[in-house]
Amino acid sequence: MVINFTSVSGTLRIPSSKSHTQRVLAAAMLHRGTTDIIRPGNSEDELAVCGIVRDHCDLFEEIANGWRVHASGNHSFTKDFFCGESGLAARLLTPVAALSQNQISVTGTGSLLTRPMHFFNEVLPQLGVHVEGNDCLPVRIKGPLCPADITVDGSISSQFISGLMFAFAFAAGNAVAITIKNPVSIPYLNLSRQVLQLFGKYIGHPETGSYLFDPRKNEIKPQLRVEIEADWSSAAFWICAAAINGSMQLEGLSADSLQADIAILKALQQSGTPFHFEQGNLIVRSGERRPFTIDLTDAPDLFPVLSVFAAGCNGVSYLSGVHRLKHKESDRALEIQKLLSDMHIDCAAEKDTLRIAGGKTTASFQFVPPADHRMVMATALAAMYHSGDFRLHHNADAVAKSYPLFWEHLRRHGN
Ligand SMILES: O=C(O)C1=C[C@@H](OP(=O)(O)O)[C@@H](O)[C@H](O)C1
Ligand SMILES: C=C(OP(=O)(O)O)C(=O)O
Repeated sequence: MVINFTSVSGTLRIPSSKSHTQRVLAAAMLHRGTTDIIRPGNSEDELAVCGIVRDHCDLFEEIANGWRVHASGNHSFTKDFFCGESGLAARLLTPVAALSQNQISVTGTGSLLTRPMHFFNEVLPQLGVHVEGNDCLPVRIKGPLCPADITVDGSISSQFISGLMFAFAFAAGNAVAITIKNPVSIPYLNLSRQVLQLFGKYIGHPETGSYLFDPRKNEIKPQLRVEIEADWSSAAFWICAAAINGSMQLEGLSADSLQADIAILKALQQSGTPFHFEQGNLIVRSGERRPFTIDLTDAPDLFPVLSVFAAGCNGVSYLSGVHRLKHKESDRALEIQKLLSDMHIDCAAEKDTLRIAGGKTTASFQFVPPADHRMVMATALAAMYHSGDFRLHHNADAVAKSYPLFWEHLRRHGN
């Protein structure tokens, strides 16, 4: 594929959030009642969860602008399930599937087969679940999971905790608490809590790293209509592209979203990039390109595109939280450094911080990203600095994991 653009412009409706769609689908499957899901996303990760929900709800219908899920609230997973390459699908739905007493096998494909899953081996047996597997997928479980007060390590991924939260919220029984040591990606936990609350679940949150579940305080919500938010993670590409050169009007983004990647606005502010919200749209245009310092421990998906933006800023930027990148679809810390070094940018990981001395990007470079959607999009962003045609030899299709229309949107808005 040939990529050739130096600026971006126009008005673009940002695709729906996969983190939001996947959570709402899971809750709709577990909930007793009917849920209309409006504007769900259609990335591979969302379709993976959708396939599992179709297999386990009572009735799944396509409706105008979305999906309708009818479910009886019996939580009985009866079938083995396949998560595609979605980390969230595996880590959210395995504890949920363990609510049933059936033996269920969980598997996936590609990079998901090497991502850590030892949380299940360590934690689920404490809740009465028999687990077979070697710390990675495939894993076989046999419940029923019985919620109990538990303290867990949250340092590898928040997704396991979201899975426990969903399982605890939909189980019957006494009041119980999850206490998390070293939580990371905390906004994703807040998003899980927000979705569960929408479905009537009581979840107290007295302090960071602690969630209380009390089924007696749950509300019954037989009929729900949930509009899926636009995705701040997909928007991040357009925000960085406009900050580098051009201007974009991005539709659908909520200024008070709980999504982690809204944190990109902090980098924009520091970099002297003008942006504002106007009638529900985010308007961004290129500005001073000052270097910035940001902690991405809680918003790791911003690393690839923000690193490429930092490469074009005039000075040294510091992005911390590098340890969060090791277990994604690729080792993103390594891949970002390879990309920037191919661009002749001085970049080094110092302890947990990526130090990027931006400003002098070379006009010609080559880089072959791994089959990792966020690294492919970051490479497309880097192509803005490349003079003439940049050839992407492999892995263009990887964007479908989160953003199937990415190349079509780039053809439309890249100049
Ligand atoms: O819960 C979610 O929707 C996600 C949580 C994050 O993972 P970690 O908690 O592993 O950082 C993020 O990187 C991933 O893309 C989506
Ligand atoms: C890491 C990601 O997703 P997941 O963990 O759900 O596979 C991502 O979208 O960048």
